[in-house]
Amino acid sequence: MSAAPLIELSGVAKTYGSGTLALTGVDARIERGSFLSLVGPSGCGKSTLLRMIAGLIEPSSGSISWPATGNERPKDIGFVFQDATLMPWARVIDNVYLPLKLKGITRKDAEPRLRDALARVGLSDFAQSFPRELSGGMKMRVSIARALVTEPPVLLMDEPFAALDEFTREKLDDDLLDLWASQKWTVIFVTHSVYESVYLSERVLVMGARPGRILQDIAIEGPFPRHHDFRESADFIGQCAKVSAALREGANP
Ligand SMILES: Nc1ncnc2c1ncn2[C@@H]1O[C@H](COP(=O)(O)OP(=O)(O)OP(=O)(O)O)[C@@H](O)[C@H]1O
Repeated sequence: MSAAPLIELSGVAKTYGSGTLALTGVDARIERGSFLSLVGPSGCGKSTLLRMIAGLIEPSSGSISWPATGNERPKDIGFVFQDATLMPWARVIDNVYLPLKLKGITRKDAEPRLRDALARVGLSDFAQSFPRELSGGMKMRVSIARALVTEPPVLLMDEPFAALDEFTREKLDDDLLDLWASQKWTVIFVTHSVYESVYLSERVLVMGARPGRILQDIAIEGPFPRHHDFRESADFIGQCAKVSAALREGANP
């Protein structure tokens, strides 16, 4: 028998107060330590699903359970948004300190963890910089450092690299895969890029619109660590075509 999944979604639906039915009938099992992407047309409920997994909003019906942890949602869930959402008046290291500060940990006690988080995203030399002094990719690295400083077992990422140029995005994708391998996170990654979803993931859930639901659950073949040669392989292109076809099918059922 397979191990209990970390997260189990059963018949999850969400209707907002405005009456919008954002999602319906979502079932999925997400294994501990896996890397899963969600792709789907704008408005199909990807962010809604992430926010429900994070516990920020509740499903209107159905359930989200955590079978592998005695049904306890982990206290620390990392969340990274498309916008780095840094405090402009605070130095990089103080931005990364925020989640620990909110937990009541003193700056002095937090210092080694802050240094470690910055080192893991390659920003040790920029601890004293202000966000305005950083490029878009560096700001996103700060945002990732802030998400990982509490050592969350689960990292939810909502189109984190969408605003970046392709070169920076590919570099951050590679860095994210390295971090995933070393941190043993469970990652749920929302993206509009079929290429990015296939490159990063073990599984891609393809969603359809109106109301949002999961149309296909596609396993991505390809050994880790993945590098640039995977991006150029026929195998990669073939799997991107499969995800694209599933998206098209959802748009024109
Ligand atoms: N707080 C809210 N109140 C009312 N409706 C909302 C709210 N948040 C989202 N919605 C609606 O729910 C649906 C799903 O939105 P959601 O942001 O989850 O989609 P998405 O797939 O993440 O979209 P995108 O790819 O454009 O970011 C949309 O119709 C949206 O307008």
